[in-house]
Amino acid sequence: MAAKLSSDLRSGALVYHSHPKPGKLEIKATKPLGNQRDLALAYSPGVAAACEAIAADPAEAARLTIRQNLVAVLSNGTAVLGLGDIGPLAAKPVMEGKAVLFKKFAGIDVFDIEVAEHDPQRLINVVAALEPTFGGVNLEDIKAPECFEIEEQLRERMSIPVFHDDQHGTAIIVAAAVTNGLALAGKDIANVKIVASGAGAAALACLNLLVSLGAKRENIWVTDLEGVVYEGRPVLMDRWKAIFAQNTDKRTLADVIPGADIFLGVSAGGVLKPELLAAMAPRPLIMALANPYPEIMPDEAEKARPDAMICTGRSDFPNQVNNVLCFPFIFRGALDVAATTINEEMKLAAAHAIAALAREAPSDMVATSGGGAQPFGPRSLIPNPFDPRLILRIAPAVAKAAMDTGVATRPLADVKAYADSLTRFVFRSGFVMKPLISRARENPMRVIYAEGEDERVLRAVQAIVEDGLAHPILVGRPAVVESRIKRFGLTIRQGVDFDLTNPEDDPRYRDYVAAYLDVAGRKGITPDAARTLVRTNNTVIAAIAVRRGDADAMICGLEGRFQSRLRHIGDIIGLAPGIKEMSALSLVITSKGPFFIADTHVRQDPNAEELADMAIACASHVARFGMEPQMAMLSHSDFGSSDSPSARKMRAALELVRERAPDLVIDGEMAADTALSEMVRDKVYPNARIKGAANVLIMPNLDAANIAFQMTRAVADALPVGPILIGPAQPAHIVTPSVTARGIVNITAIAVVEAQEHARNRLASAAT
Ligand SMILES: NC(=O)C1=CN([C@@H]2O[C@H](COP(=O)(O)OP(=O)(O)OC[C@H]3O[C@@H](n4cnc5c(N)ncnc54)[C@H](OP(=O)(O)O)[C@@H]3O)[C@@H](O)[C@H]2O)C=CC1
Ligand SMILES: CC(=O)C(=O)O
Ligand SMILES: [Mg+2]
Repeated sequence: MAAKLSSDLRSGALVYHSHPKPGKLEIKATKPLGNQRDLALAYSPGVAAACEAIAADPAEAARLTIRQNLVAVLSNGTAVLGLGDIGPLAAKPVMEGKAVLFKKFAGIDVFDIEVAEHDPQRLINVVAALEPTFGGVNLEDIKAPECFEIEEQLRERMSIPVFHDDQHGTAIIVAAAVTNGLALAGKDIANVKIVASGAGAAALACLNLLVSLGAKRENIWVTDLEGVVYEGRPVLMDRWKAIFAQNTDKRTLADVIPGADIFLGVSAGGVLKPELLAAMAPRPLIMALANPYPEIMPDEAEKARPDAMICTGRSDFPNQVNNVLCFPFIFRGALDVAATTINEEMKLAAAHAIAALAREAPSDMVATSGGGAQPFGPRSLIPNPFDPRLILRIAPAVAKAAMDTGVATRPLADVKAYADSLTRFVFRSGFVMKPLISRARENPMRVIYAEGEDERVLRAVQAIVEDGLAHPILVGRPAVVESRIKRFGLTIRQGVDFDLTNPEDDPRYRDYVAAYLDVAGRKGITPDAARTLVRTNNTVIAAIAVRRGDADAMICGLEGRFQSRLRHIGDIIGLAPGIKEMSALSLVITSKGPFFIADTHVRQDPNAEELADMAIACASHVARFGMEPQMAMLSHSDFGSSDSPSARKMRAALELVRERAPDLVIDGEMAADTALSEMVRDKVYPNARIKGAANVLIMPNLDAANIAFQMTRAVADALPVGPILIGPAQPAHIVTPSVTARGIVNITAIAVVEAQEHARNRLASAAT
C-alpha cells in the first residue's frame, strides 16, 4: 500500500485551502474604476468601442481583452492525479492549483473550468464552444482512452493551442529526465529496456515521445491494471495501448521488470514492490510519478537499489519529475507568438531546453526557494520548479520552434529581446534593474566583495559572471571559497571568473597596512592596530583595495553592523567632493511600481541643508534607473497645513533644493498619500509640480524613512533593492544581513554603473 499523506501535511493543506478565504484564486481588476468616467470607459457606453473594433477585426481581441494571456485549465475530473474518477467538483482544487502555477511561474491568467460531462463528444462540443474566451486550452486529468480522442478532435476544431498536460507536459519532462539519466549512466536510449506501469494518458504519451527520441518499441513493456499489455489481450485494451502490445506470454510487472533500465510509473501508488528492483539493470532510472502517492517511495527504492536514480512527481523529494516544469512555459512561448497549436517541434524544443538547463550550474534563486540547489547529478537530473531560468530557456525555445514551423501568427521580431523581456516574470526587480544591468554589461568593472566566502556572494558571483556584469574579487580564504563553490555546485573558477584577496596571506599586505595608516593614522589608529585590522577586517581590506585602485567598487555588509562598515568606508574611501555626510537611498518595488526612500539607514535627524543635499544627490542615482525623478518632501503636513518644526524643516529643505537645482521635479511638504496619489494631491494642492505618483520620497528623519521602508516591505510584500550608499568618493555599498544573492547581483549592477561614471569623470578631468 502506498504511504498516505502525513496528518501534518493533510491538516496544513486544508488550512492553506480555507484561510484566509476559501480557494487559491481571485479575479483582480487591472484598470481603475473609481469614478463616473472610468465607469463609462470600462462599461457602457465606452466598452462599445472595444466591441466594435473586435467585430471589425478579431485580431484586436489580443490587444483589447485578456484573451491572449488567458488559458482554460479544463477537466471533467475522470483521472484526477492518481485519485481516479472523483468527479469535476472534487477536481477543482487541482485545477485551481494549476491556475496558480500558470500565474506564478509564467504570468498566465487562467480560468479553471470543471465540466460535469463524461461523454467525450459532448465534452468536445463544450470545449470547442469556448474558443472565443481563451488564448489556449490546457486539458487536465481526463482519463484515457477518452482523452486521446477528445484532444485529437479539439486540436482539429480549434485554432488555439489545445494541450493535454497529463500527456504532453509529462512526456516532455520525462524525456528530459531520461535524456539526462541515461547520459549519467552512460547508456544509449536505442538499447535500453523500458518498463511502464500505467497505459493511460501520461504513460502512452511519455512512451511515444521516448520513441521519437530513439527508444525502440520492441524494448518497451507496458503494464496496467490487467498486467502486461500483450498482443490479442481481450480485456481493457484500446487502439492507443495496442501500439505497445508485445507478442509474449509474460503477464505481470514482476515478469517483465528483470533487466529493465528504466521504470516509468504513471499509474497508482505502491505498485512497484521493492523486491522487484533487484532484477533491474545496473544504474536503473526509477520514475515513480503517480501523484500524490508514487509507485514506490524513494527511501524504499534507494534501500533496495542504492545505485538507482529515483524521480517522483512530488515536491518533497529530489528529482521532481512533474509537468509543472513544462506547462507554464510551453504556453508562455505559444501565447507570445499567438501560435495556433503546440506541435511536436515545440514539444521537443521544450524537452531539450529542460534537459540542457539541468546541466547548467544551479541558480541562486533556487537556493532561496527552500527547494535546495543541487548541482547536476543523480539527485538533480532535472531543474527544480523554482529555477527562474525555466521560463527564460523554455518559452523562447518554444516560440522559436513555433515560428520555424509556421504556426506562429504573431512572430517575434527579435527572439533575444523576447528572452530578455521574460526576466520580468523571474526577478520582480528585473524590469526596474534592466537599464542598469544593460549598462553594467557594456563595461564590467572590478567589484570587491568583503564577505567573499558567504554562500549568497558565491551564488551571486555565479550569476554575475554568467551575465557578464562585473569582474568580481572575493575577500576570502582560497580553500574555503573553493570548497564552498564545489559544495554548491557552482562552476566559477578563481583566476578565470574571479580574483581572490586572501586576508591571511596576500603579497600586498604591507602596502595595504601602509595605505591604511596613511588615511587612518591621524584618527588614532596605531600601526599595531592597523596590522591587525588589515588581517582581520574584510571591510577594511575591500575599502583599501578600492582606494588603491585594485578594485573599482566594493560591497560589504552581509554580516556585522551597518554603522561600523560606514565608518570604515568614510575613513578609508572618504567623501565625494561637495558631500558633507553620506546617506542611504533604498528602492522598494511594489505591485504599484517602484519608489525610492531616503535616508533609510544613515542620518538620524538631518537638517534642512542636509536634506536638500541628499535630495539633489538622490536624483542622479534615480536617473540611472531610467526614471525621471518625481520627488516629494514628506511630512505629516500638506503644503503648509501645519507649522510644526518638522514641517517647517521640510519646507525649508524644498526651498534650498529649488535654489540649488531648479530643474529638479520636486514638491512638498506633503503627506505620503498626497505624494503617492495624484487624485489626493489634486484635492489638496492642484498646482503641485510632480505628476502621477511620486517615485522619490525624502523623509524627515531616519525613523520615518526606515519604518516606511520596512513596513512597505512587510505589508506590501515589496522587493527591496539597496540600500544605495550616497556620498562616498568611490562606489561602496553596505547591504543588510537579510540580503539575498539576487539582491547582491542588483547592487553589483548599481555599483558597476557608478564605477563606469567615476572612470569617465576621471578621464575627463585628466584631459582638462
Ligand atoms: N508526475 C507528473 O507530472 C504526472 C503524474 N501523473 C500521474 O500518473 C498517474 C496516471 O495519470 P493519467 O495517465 O492521467 O491517468 P489515466 O487514468 O489516463 O491512466 C491511468 C493508468 O494507470 C493504470 N493503473 C491504474 N491503477 C493501476 C494499478 N494499480 N496497477 C497498474 N496500473 C494501474 C490504468 O490502467 P487501465 O488502463 O488498465 O485502467 C491506466 O492505464 C496518476 O497517478 C497521475 O497523478 C499524471 C500526469 C503527470
Ligand atoms: C501532475 C499531474 O498533472 C498529475 O499528477 O495529474
Ligand atoms: Mg494532471
